[in-house]
Amino acid sequence: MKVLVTGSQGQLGKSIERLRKGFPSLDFVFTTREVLDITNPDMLSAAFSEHSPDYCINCAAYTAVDKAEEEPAQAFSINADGVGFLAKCCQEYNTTLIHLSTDFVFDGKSPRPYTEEDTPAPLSVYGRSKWEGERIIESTLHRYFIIRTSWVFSEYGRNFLKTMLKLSKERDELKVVDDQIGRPTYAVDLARYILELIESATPPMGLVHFANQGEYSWYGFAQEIFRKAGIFVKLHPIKSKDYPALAKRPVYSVLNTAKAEQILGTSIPRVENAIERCLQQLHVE
Ligand SMILES: NC(=O)C1=CN([C@@H]2O[C@H](COP(=O)(O)OP(=O)(O)OC[C@H]3O[C@@H](n4cnc5c(N)ncnc54)[C@H](OP(=O)(O)O)[C@@H]3O)[C@@H](O)[C@H]2O)C=CC1
Ligand SMILES: Cc1cn([C@H]2C[C@H](O)[C@@H](COP(=O)(O)OP(=O)(O)O[C@H]3O[C@@H](C)C(=O)[C@@H](O)[C@H]3O)O2)c(=O)[nH]c1=O
Repeated sequence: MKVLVTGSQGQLGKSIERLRKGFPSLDFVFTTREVLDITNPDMLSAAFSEHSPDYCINCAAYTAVDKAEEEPAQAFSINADGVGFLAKCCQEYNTTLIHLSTDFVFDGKSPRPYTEEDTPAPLSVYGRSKWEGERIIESTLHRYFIIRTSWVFSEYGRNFLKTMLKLSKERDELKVVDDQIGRPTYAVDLARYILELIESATPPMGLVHFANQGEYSWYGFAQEIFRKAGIFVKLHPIKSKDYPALAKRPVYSVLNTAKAEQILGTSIPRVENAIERCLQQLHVE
């Protein structure tokens, strides 16, 4: 089974690469932006023609939520137009596309966890660009998974967990927002889920929500990170209005992951356990 991975230097791409040895039946082609820019149709055609992949995992994305407010064209170019070019190649080569999307497609007004049936209403440029990418896939392809995930952390790249560890070395006190609630997701658990989906040859099931078990505010998530890391830092809960940011974020973006668990018949690990495994990889205990 040939699997083409785009954006392989990001958190998810590197997590997939780390797990590859455990999936010997999968023949991976990992590509970086330099060799396969998804906004470049010629590069995409060449890659699909050379590899004829059975699956394409699209880890390429524009993920700078605040910066996207200032450069919406770049965000849409990657998260919507590039995804459209990729979907066309998948259609031509009969490739199953596994694409990633975000909890930020929702406005946060739901009184209960968001299911795949709920209608998006993004608050930010990033959220709108990701929703546009989803809709392009839905209107182009029959064989796809769009996996919406949230609050991704890992030992790789830039993410909230690593930012907290870094800031704790520089400051004695930190202020973190406690009025945004979501489900943190360890990129390695997400990567494993995706590879198990492919290995099990599960028929494409459209939209699926995936996140680790446990609802947190960013403040609560920070508390848990420091508790597990054995780091003492004075944490102050603050409101989003007191943490100025360009992009508006949903106050509640908890994803309901029942469908994901039902598809593979497995249960997704809890956030606390995922933090421990991530800290072990970072050698922080
Ligand atoms: N991070 C998070 O908290 C969340 C992420 N997601 C989604 O999950 C997916 C994976 O996210 P994550 O791994 O964290 O993302 P990262 O930002 O860590 O990685 C994205 C990768 O895509 C690459 N890339 C950007 N533009 C292109 C392009 N035109 N062609 C090819 N590659 C490109 C980037 O390269 P470069 O560094 O050179 O720009 C980077 O290596 C994304 O779809 C994201 O929207 C969903 C919810 C939460
Ligand atoms: C660093 C820091 C952040 N914060 C707040 C700001 C923000 O509301 C929240 C998280 O900040 P970050 O910038 O790490 O993350 P953010 O860009 O909000 O993360 C989002 O990224 C995109 C890609 C997604 O798809 C989302 O699921 C989500 O993970 O924490 C503090 O309150 N104090 C701090 O010291």
